[in-house]
Amino acid sequence: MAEEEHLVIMDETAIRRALTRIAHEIVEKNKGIDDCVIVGIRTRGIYLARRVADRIKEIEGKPVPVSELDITRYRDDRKAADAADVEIASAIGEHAAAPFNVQNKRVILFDDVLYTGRTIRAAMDAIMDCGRPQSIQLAVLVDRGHRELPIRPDFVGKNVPTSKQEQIEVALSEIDAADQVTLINQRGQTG
Ligand SMILES: O=P(O)(O)OC[C@H]1O[C@H](OP(=O)(O)OP(=O)(O)O)[C@H](O)[C@@H]1O
Ligand SMILES: O=c1cc[nH]c(=O)[nH]1
Repeated sequence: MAEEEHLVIMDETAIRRALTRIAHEIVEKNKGIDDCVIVGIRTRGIYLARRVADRIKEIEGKPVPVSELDITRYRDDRKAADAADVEIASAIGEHAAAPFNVQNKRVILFDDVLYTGRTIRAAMDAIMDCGRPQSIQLAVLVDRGHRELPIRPDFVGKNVPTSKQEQIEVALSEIDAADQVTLINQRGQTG
């Protein structure tokens, strides 16, 4: 059986600091948060989006809407016939943005890991099917490279150069044991 090497590259403190920085960068880039909506991509992008929205509320003194997006049916490895069946749901709690509305909004997509870019391509298709946003920006906790599409993030928690054999695993306390980002390598594999 192949042995795996696990290296913790972000702990709870590092994740917290990265999200605080991203919150400030979002406010700065958008000169406030008017017309902004943060859209978290399932699964862990949703929790990151909520956390950043909490930081932004502390910074700006007003809430920014958060919604969540399930792009499963927009993936390019699914049948085209499924594409119309996208699920877009408003988030619960104080960040609720119901109904989901992207028309003329500055949409800030949030995901945990950016790799090939295919998830983000699917998310942009889903957003565009809901209306015409003023802009779409992208925030990710980890950019591990190896893009297969011309997509680049506007806000990055940490750039992690990886080989294709490696994996990035993001754990968040909302659904996992703790906050942690781990680089996983099959021992002996390179490239
Ligand atoms: O840039 P890409 O090549 O599309 O890869 C990045 C995506 O892969 C992971 O999602 P996954 O499909 O594993 O689902 P999960 O978030 O529910 O774990 C991750 O959460 C990103 O959404
Ligand atoms: O390493 C990777 C690649 C895609 N998605 C992840 O969550 N990790």
